[in-house]
Parts: sequence; C-alpha cells; structure tokens
Amino acid sequence: MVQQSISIIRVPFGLGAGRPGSENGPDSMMKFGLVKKLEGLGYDVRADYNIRLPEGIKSPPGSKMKHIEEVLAIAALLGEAVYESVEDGHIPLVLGGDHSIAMGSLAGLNRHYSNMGVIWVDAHSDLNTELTSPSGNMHGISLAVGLGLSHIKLKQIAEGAVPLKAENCVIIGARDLDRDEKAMIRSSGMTCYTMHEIDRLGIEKVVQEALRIAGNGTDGVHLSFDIDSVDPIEAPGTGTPVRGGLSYREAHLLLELMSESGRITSADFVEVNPLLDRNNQTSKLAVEFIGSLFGSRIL
Ligand SMILES: NC(=[NH2+])NCCC[C@H](N)C(=O)O
Ligand SMILES: [Mn+2]
Ligand SMILES: [Mn+2]
Repeated sequence: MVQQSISIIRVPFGLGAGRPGSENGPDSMMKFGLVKKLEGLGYDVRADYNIRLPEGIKSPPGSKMKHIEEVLAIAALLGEAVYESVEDGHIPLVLGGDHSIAMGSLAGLNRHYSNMGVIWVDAHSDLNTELTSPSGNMHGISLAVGLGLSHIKLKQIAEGAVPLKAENCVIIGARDLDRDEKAMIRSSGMTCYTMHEIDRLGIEKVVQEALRIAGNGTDGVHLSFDIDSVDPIEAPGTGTPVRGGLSYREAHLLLELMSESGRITSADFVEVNPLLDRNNQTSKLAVEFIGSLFGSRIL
C-alpha cells in the first residue's frame, strides 16, 4: 500500500445477492476487530462512511434483473464516498455487502484514476449481463458493468467514469463460470487465472503475473476480493459457495504478495454472510485477510 491512512466504507447492502445476510457483513467485520487490527499495523483509520439505501427506492416488480434501482442507488452513493476518500488521500477499503456494490467502487475510483487496473479474486467472474444472467442477481454482473459490457454504464453511476480496459483486468480463483461468461472472457482480452492455473503454476506465480498485468501502465490497482474465492471449508459464510477454492494459506499468500508489491491502491471485501456462517469463522477470516493486505506478517 502506498499511503498511510485508510478510509473504511461500510456498505450494508445485500439485495444484489440471491439470499439475504451479506448486508450484515460490514458490522460483523467491524465487530471482530478490524479497526484495531489496522491501527495495530500503523495506519490512521477512519470509518466514517456507512452507505445506506435512501428511503423510497424500490424496483418495480417483474423485471428480469432483481433490485436494479436499489443496486444503482447504492452504487451512486458509494461512488461518491470512494471518490471523496481517495481525493482526500486515503486508501478506500470498502466492506460489503454483496458483490454488486463493486460497481460503485469502480465508478468512483474511475473518476480519480485515469487508467485503473483491477484484480478480481472470486470463484465467479461476475461477467453476466442483463441478457445472459441465469439468476437475475445483480452481483453476477458487476465486472461486466465495469468493463462497459452491460447496458448499465459506469458513467450513469459516477459522472465522467470511463470503462475499464480489459487488458488491465485479471480474475483469480474462478471455478464456476456460466457459458456466456466463458465466451466473454475469451473475447474480451482480459486474463483469467482459474483454479486450474493456480494448481498448475502455484499461487505465487499467478499473483506476480496478475500484478504485472493489472499494474502495467496503470495509475492505480483496485483489488475486489469476493470471500467465496476461498474454499468453503474455510469460508462457509457466503451466499454462493463453490468447492475447490483457495486454501487458507493461498489466500493469505495472495494478499501478502499484493501488500509487498505496494501496487494496490483500494480494495473491496465482499460477500461475507454472517447468517450463513459457522461461529463467525468467515467474518474473522475476512479480518485476518484484510490484515495481510495491509502488511500483517507471521514474523
Ligand atoms: N458475486 C457473486 N457471488 N456472484 C455469483 C454469480 C453467480 C452466477 N454466475 C450468476 O450470475 O448469478
Ligand atoms: Mn463476486
Ligand atoms: Mn463469487
């Protein structure tokens, strides 16, 4: 990380997911010592943003994509908060909430950075569009929105935001891709390290390559970390778990390497669902992982 002050942005919003609970993620991560952990690592921590849905926003029933108005309202408010905090010189740390909120992070950051790279750590690719989504859940389209592949554009969320360049985007940890998402990955020119590549190359090589690709010629690198990238044995508290994910150590090493690189300029931690968790294992794990991203080490 390049700066010394972190702005925690809580987004207690879960309507982009198919099942409730991720709206409790931010409070749960805060409860399990996130601020203390970051302060212990030497950061000045502020947690003054809490992004809530304004009253009266409700999508009309019957549309294919569910809760689209709510998702867009949250994204606009989050975009403002992220932009403000990065302009003020803080590192934005966005706590979800479901992964649809990443649209807001990407849009807001895009107003500050002129050419941003993105590393998307996820069991999924979130590259459906409103035309291809099998579920109608908005958390499955957020990266597509970032890349300008959806009808929803970043510039409707934050004025002046331009789409990400696919060649600066990298997915790590994918193992559950819908048919049209696979085609999208192939045709878009982005890089996707599925679990297969992680098995073959090792997580260290994959992360070094990802940092090189997302960092090449870019003026910022955003990490969007979906906790379902991690194996459900370690992270059961999430709405769309998929077996065969990152091990506990692989996830830590990934974040330690990102920290060491000094290239990550903002992050989302999303899809922690305390309602589905076992003894708060997943919330506690997320706090540990955020620690690794911000410099916590074994020795
Ligand atoms: N952020 C997530 N957990 N996304 C899960 C997406 C699952 C599936 N691909 C869909 O479009 O509905
Ligand atoms: Mn996701
Ligand atoms: Mn996911």
